[in-house]
Amino acid sequence: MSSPRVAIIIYSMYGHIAKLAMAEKAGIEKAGGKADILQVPETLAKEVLDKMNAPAKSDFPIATPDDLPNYDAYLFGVPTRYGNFPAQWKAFWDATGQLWVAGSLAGKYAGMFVSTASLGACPHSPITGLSSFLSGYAHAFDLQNNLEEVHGGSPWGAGTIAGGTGARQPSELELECAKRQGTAFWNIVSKVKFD
Ligand SMILES: Cc1cc2nc3c(=O)[nH]c(=O)nc-3n(C[C@H](O)[C@H](O)[C@H](O)COP(=O)(O)O)c2cc1C
Repeated sequence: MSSPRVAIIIYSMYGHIAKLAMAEKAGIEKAGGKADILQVPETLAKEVLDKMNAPAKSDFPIATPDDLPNYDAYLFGVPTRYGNFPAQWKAFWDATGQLWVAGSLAGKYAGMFVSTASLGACPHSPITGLSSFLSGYAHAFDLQNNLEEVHGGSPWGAGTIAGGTGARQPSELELECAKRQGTAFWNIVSKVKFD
């Protein structure tokens, strides 16, 4: 089995995430793996960055959407902005439409590390980031976008709508979504080596 190709993809304005990224890479190497560190493009003008007292950027290569399919797994380093992703990070994801529509990143592995000013934002930040990592559409885009009939389910996974009395039963469409989720789930977990 070949070694997984890992990318550590970051945005860092003041360098905290960049430092964590190097520690993440060192940890991967200590465990026998390899990883590339890439950074998403800056979107703020230099004069804005100067006013924000941002130091010069680290010289990690700039990530493009085309880089993503070349890796099997990603660690995303994201500093908090108002409890959420920075716009730089969102701009990067919003440029990945071709990958999204083709489901090119489905089945990849992802982890996240964060930097926040305050203690409370630490767990909140990965949670708000989760929606960008969903790949449910890759397997059931046609079903979930069916507007001809009412149905449950979303990119987070299959779902059914039971109705207020519970009288409604899962529809054929909802059962097919669940079946496809089961197949996709098995295709991933069956590759994992369990002790
Ligand atoms: C516009 C802006 C909004 C921010 N919002 C939050 C926030 O809601 N919660 C928080 O804990 N830190 C917040 N921060 C602090 C950043 O998370 C902090 O600067 C960042 O983690 C440092 O990481 P870096 O050095 O890699 O850029 C904010 C910073 C900026 C510039």
